[in-house]
Amino acid sequence: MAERRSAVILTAGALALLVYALAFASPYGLRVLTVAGVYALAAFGFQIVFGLGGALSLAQGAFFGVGAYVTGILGSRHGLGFEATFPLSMLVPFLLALPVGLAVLRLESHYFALATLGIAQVLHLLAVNLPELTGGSNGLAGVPAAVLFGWAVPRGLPMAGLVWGLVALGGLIGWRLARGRLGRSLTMLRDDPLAAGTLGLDVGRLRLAAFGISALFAGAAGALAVHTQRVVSPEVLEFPVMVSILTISIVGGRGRMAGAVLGAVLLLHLPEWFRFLERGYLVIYGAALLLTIVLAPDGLTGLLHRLTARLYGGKPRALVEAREPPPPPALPEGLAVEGLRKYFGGVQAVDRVSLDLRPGTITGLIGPNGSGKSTVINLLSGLERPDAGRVRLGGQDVTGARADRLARAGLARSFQAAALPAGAGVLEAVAAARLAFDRDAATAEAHAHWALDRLGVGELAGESCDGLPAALRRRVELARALVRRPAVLLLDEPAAGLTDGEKADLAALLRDLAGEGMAILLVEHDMGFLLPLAGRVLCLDRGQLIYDGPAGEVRRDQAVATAYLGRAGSA
Ligand SMILES: Nc1ncnc2c1ncn2[C@@H]1O[C@H](COP(=O)(O)OP(=O)(O)OP(=O)(O)O)[C@@H](O)[C@H]1O
Repeated sequence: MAERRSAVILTAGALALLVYALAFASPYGLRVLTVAGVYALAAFGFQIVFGLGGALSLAQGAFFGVGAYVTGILGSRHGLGFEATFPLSMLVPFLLALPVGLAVLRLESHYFALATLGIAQVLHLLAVNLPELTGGSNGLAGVPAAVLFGWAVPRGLPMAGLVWGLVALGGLIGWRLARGRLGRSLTMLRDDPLAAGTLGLDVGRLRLAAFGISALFAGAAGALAVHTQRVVSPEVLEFPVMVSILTISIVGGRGRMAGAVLGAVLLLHLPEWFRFLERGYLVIYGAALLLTIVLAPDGLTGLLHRLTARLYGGKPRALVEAREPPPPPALPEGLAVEGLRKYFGGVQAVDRVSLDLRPGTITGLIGPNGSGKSTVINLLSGLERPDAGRVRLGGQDVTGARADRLARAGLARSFQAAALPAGAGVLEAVAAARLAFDRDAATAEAHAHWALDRLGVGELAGESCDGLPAALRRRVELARALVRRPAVLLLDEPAAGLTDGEKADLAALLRDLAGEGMAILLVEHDMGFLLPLAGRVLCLDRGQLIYDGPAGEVRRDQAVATAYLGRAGSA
């Protein structure tokens, strides 16, 4: 339904462009349209790295410039044809993106943006200062037309046709990437990088893939820009190119390929439409952009999407049948840690903690606020690296392993505040947890239905995560953990905010899961919930284990009473 709607809107848009190009556009108008296509192509890549992946790469303009120079140099100096220069214009920025990405992608967002901006500056300096290669500040003139099957594509309608044909192809590829595993994983990463790792996604590899793909698109756009202008100069490496791509993405709608096209067409045509205002046009142009950003924060295509969804109703429940995911990996030895330590500056958050979680058991972890419970879960799930100690999962040493590796090996966790991506649908959020395991989105969704049904919230599949009451959010988060069929499950205060009835349901579910062989660790403050459920309880105080024994005896322990239970009142 939503797809048919988008297809109708896209076809109408494409037809309007075609009619305009064939019947109304002047030679100058065709040129503007061609440049708009070039920018749309560059923006496709940016939609993937920034729109979906959330990495503000300011290198997109630089990759565009590199693609332009590759075509310019090889075309004008070495007489190579389009069939060689076009793929090379994509390949060179891609090959540049890989080492650069490895070096800068681990930086925090604003440092990453600055580092990528630096790349553009360095390349600009090189373009100006290597005149033998690049023609220096004057650039290179006399770049030949693109030659396709022996035909030199002239400017005007043929060049516009070539560019827009490639825009259609690029848009289709980008759209498929965005809707597939890569796009969904990147969105997950953008919305919640911490949770993405714990769901088994290799954050570094994903970011690098997105950065590389963005460079491919930018290089293709750069090559076409040069065939349109027939010259290449350091201007292609200057900041305005990057600002245009960024504006196109934001105005058109982050992460949407249609947004890149709409944004590019508008951005290139707005100055033309307001040109009659002479000098005042810049003010109007700026105001129009500002207004769009304020009134449609998710871009014009986002706005269009919301409006049509409201007119024609929301998402229907997907027609995918629920399907049970493959069983958990057999980890007969469960999870065992020895002498775990973690310091934060001078604070000893976890001090020589040893524990083991056997298959089929529920273990409680209690202790006063700040005693180190969450840090233990973070260490076990790979979000923190221990300063000392050993962690073994299923008999394998996994000390210091990253969260995504542990997740793929059979470990799942929940967070104190249920971490669900804002704006995502429930089914989508749960299916995201299978992205690292299933080959396609439909299988992931079938498994997500199974997990939601198992938690008794199958009817939520078509809902949005936003606005769900706390208890339902917790269930959806639990479905997200369960859908991976973990062998070890770490839950951080899963009963917080639940009613007595909901707690009883949760307890029954956890008993079932343990009965099926899962090893469960429960961090809880609610003793009425925890003690009847857990076989064994561990109590932390200032990072040290002060109790490790049967749940039934913890209330009688003097050290626990002094440190925690004595103060815990009704607990
Ligand atoms: N990232 C961090 N940087 C610095 N100190 C930290 C960090 N994380 C935890 N700590 C400190 O480590 C100690 C243990 O914190 P932790 O959150 O593990 O306790 P907790 O038992 O889970 O508490 P609560 O019951 O309130 O969730 C606290 O003193 C806390 O301030």
